[in-house]
This record gives sequence, C-alpha cells and structure tokens, in this order.
Amino acid sequence: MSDIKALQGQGAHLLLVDDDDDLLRLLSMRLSANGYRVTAVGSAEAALARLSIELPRLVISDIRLPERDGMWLFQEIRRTYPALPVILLTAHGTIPDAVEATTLGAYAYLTKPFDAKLLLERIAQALALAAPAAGPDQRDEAWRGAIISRSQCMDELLAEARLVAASDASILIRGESGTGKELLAEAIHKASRRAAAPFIAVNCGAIPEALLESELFGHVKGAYTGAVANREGLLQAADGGTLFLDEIGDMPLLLQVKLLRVLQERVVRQLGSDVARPVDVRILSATHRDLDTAMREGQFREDLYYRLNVITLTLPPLDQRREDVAPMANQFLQALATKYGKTVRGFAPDALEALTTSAWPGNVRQLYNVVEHVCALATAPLIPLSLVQRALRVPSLEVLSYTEARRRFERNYLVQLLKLTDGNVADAARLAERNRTEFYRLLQKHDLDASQFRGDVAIERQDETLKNQ
Ligand SMILES: Nc1ncnc2c1ncn2[C@@H]1O[C@H](COP(=O)(O)OP(=O)(O)OP(=O)(O)O)[C@@H](O)[C@H]1O
Repeated sequence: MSDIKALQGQGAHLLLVDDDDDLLRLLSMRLSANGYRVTAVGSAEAALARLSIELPRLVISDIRLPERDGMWLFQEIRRTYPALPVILLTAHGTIPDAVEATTLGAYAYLTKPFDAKLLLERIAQALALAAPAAGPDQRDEAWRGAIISRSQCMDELLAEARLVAASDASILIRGESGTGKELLAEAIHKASRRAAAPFIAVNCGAIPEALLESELFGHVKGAYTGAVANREGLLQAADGGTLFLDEIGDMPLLLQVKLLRVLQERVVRQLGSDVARPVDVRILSATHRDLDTAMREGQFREDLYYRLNVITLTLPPLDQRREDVAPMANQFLQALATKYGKTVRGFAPDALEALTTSAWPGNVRQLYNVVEHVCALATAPLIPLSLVQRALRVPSLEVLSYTEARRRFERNYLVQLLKLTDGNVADAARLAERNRTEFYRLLQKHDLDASQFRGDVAIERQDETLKNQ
C-alpha cells in the first residue's frame, strides 16, 4: 500500500466525466487537493474531444450521461487508447453494465453514492498498474531507450545512471540475469558524449577463450592457424564509443591481464603484432556473479576490478519493483500484438494482478517470455487470467515454431563455425563433419557468405549477420 500512497497526486492528469455539475465540482476539488491535475467535462463527446487534444493518465466517467453514455465512451477508449485505464461510476440501475465493463477491461466501478476515500484508493491502484504515460514529460527521455520504469528504486537508479553517463568513468553494472543490464549499458552510452560513436556489446561468457581474445584484440594474418587475413578487434571497432563487456566475471585470467593493459596504456595490439594502436574506448561491464568472491578465490584480478568498478550501479530484481510489472507487461503486449498481427487490447484486471503478484526469478526476460506466450495463444481481445496462469507454469519458453527454432540454431551454428575458422569453408566443413559441397549448400540456405568472415571487414558484417538472425 505504501507505494500506492507514494503515487498519489504527483500532478497525474485525470479526466473526469459527469453531467452532474455539483458532483463534478466537488470531485474536482477533492482530487486536486490530493495532488491530481483534473480536467472535468459534462459529456462523452466532450471527453473524446478532450482525449484527442491531451491524453490523461486515467479517465473517471459516470455511466449515465446525456446523449452517448459512459459505456459508449468506455468502448471508444478501449478501441483508440487501449492502455488508458477507466474507472466507471454507476447508479443502481446501471450496475450490470458496469460489471460487464470490468470484464471488458475497465479498471473498476464504484456505485453511487461512493466514499471519496475509496475512489482515491482505486485511482492510485489503477495508476500503479497502468502503462506509463506517453506525455510530453518524457520527451527528454530518449536516452533511456526501451527502459520502462515506474518504481522509485528504478527511477533513482536511472537518475544516477544519467548523471554518471556524462563522466567517462568505467561502470560496473550488477544485477541478476534478465534485470536489464545490457539495456542500461546502452542507455548510459546514449546519454554520454560518445552517443554518436559505436556501442558494442560482447558476452564474455558465451565465447570460447581463444576466440574471445581474437574478437577483442583482433589479429594479423598468420597470428595463428586459421588467421588468414588481418582482422580488427572489437576494442578498435568501438573506438570513440563504448564497449560493453557482459559477464565480465567469466573472462579468463590471461585476458584480464591484457584488458588491464589496454585500460592503463590506452593502446591495443592485435594478436601477432607489436604495433600499438591508440584506442579511446569507455568500458562498461556487467556481472551477475559475486566478483568479491571471485577475487578472493583468485579468479578475478583485483587491479582490473578497481579499474572497471569506478562506479557501481545495481539493478534490483524485478520482485523488488513490482510496480514495474504491469506497465512492462502492457507495453510488451502492445509490441507483441503488432508482431503477431493480433488484435489484443490488454489484460483482464485479474490477469494483470496475477502477473503483478507472481514471483519472477528470471526477472524482466521471464516476464517478456510469459507475455509473448499469452499473446501467441490469445484468442480474445482481452487476455484472461486462465491464460496467464497457464503461461506462468512454463515461464522460460520462447515462443518459436519448431522450424524457426531449428533454423536459428542451424544458422547460429554455421556463424560460429565460420568465425572460428575465419571464414575458411574447408576447415568449417571438416569441423562439421560434412563435405564441402554439402556445407556450401547449408551456407546458401542460410544466406551466409563465408568471405564476410575474413579480414578487416568481418566484424561489421558479422554484426549485421547476427542482427538478421
Ligand atoms: N526496464 C526494462 N524495460 C523494458 N524492457 C526491459 C527492461 N529491463 C529489461 N528489459 C528487457 O528484458 C530482457 C533482458 O534484458 P537484458 O538482456 O538487458 O538483461 P541482462 O541483465 O543483461 O541479462 P543477462 O544477465 O542474462 O545478460 C531484454 O529483452 C530487455 O529488453
């Protein structure tokens, strides 16, 4: 309840619709006294006209109105502004309508005469559950990209991130898997003076040691078997910009030493070369591992730790910021509905409630998977509780057809082989235990060109290739 209280007022804009002037005046006063900004209108038509000028955070409407009634207004809102919460006010005669409206997605209804305290409570709850306002207040927020936040702890973290983005300091982002570490790193880059230069992310835990060294530092032709041409490393490719080293705790010790030298000397030497090339790159790194323990156990170098960890930002687990769940779920649903070509409008209130109260050990990534799951299976405009409950039982499934899952696996496998062999088809075919003709056919099927994995151009091309997967 305390976060609901904290949300009260704060200038949130409400649209109030009632043809009873006295009630309109009284309610406006009461809501304004509680910190809300109120627009009051006397008819459904006037409300719609108002909505086209400025979108409030919430609509409170009487059902009985002259001309078009509150049910008509509610349906218009559902059609045009599906994420906008609505609370209906009803007299006894219109209770069945109000009940129907809540099954169609109205946040709540209150029966007249109602207690103003109850209305304030419902408003605060609806605002806490609703998608974030897309109002002018957020115009200055482009740097944060896709980051959604409604919770105080995230807002504070983002404010801090924005502040430290301006400096060139190395930042270590801590947080459980799926909490948004990479998204935050990208936002920091966008808020920094380096925004126009590249942002390159590398997952140190996902690449074999030998390949990681070559990926980061590059190599010259002949540096090792398979290095058939010069190749620029990611440190060089990120020159002027930001390199994000995800899962830094998984970086092998030998590479830690080399990375430390780059940070100290600000130069990079390609594998097999003594030539020091100057590099200006900001390092952001992330880990879900406890680096203090890794240091104690001799698996992480203390000197590198202090270099990377000038500033620490810690992303809280999703379970510690439940206010973020509903706006995230709503936003993910809108995006996924477009992706799947579905006319899904939103979650039933109890379905949203179930998402908000569920445990999220896999954090935002898990929430995204669950929303994707329900969206793919949705057969009605409003996602019912039963579907959410079903999806929560298999939370980590990424919804892909068997054919698509197989295609992605195959393509990724071929890309990794080509990277490992520096685009040498004979070597790659040998590792795959396929003859060359067959291997070429596989490359063709996945629209892959082995020559893109050779030489200096390889990195940009591979990035494009991976993006197209
Ligand atoms: N605050 C947020 N708003 C919107 N989407 C988010 C938010 N946080 C995370 N996501 C989404 O959740 C998914 C996981 O985020 P991300 O990859 O940044 O997490 P991570 O902490 O880097 O995970 P890992 O430790 O597994 O690498 C991504 O699809 C990301 O877009």
